Amino acid sequence: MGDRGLLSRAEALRLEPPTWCHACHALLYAPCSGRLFGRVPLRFVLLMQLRFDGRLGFPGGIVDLRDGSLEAGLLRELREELGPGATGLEVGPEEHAGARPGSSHEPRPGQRLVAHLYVKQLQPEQLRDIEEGAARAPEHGLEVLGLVRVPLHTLRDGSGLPEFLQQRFVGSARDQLLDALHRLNLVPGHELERALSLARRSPNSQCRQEGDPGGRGT
Ligand SMILES: O=c1[nH]cnc2c1ncn2[C@@H]1O[C@H](COP(=O)(O)OP(=O)(O)O)[C@@H](O)[C@H]1O
Repeated sequence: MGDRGLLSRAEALRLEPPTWCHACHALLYAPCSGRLFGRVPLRFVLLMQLRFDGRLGFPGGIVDLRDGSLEAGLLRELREELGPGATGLEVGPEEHAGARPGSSHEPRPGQRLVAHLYVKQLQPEQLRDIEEGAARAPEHGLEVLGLVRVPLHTLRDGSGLPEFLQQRFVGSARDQLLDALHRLNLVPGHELERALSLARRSPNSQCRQEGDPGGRGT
């Protein structure tokens, strides 16, 4: 077992059905040269989605290992949720960024979930194609209500990423997001610390309720 209780792909695959159920989700991101208000560098575009249940998560879903590999199952889910822009998308074992066993979410009685996250950097045009095609995806308007870009900046009034972190997230999606921001350095360490601290201090904060380790070192 690695950092922060994350399992490698091989370790996670030892958790077998029917006791364990595997879900695979993908964090897709691309560099971005834009500036908000002409001055705040955006640096990256990173996608999450608003789900049917009103929560935020990453595209993906439960994978039946009897139908093939984790990655084949993930790609099937991505095509359903992201539509034509995801047709040429490839995701391989090298993009596996860790798996979290035993979240409080149990998809079926008696089963425990292991949540895999894949992280994939795209070209800006590929990411734009995915955004443009998402409204034509089979699941659009059903299980998926829309893709959203995660604000990675923190403005002077504390809005941006700190506000975003106070949304409701499904399962371990919020921890997956924070781990990826930290590991890929998509937000510089001191800015991430500040965003987390502002999010925790907010009166609306749910940061301590779901999976936030409080003293997180990011
Ligand atoms: O982005 C995510 N990160 C981690 N876990 C998630 C995410 N989205 C959903 N889950 C969890 O994965 C399981 C499957 O949910 P999802 O709705 O994605 O798949 P499904 O459409 O195949 O049922 C649920 O237990 C849910 O709590």
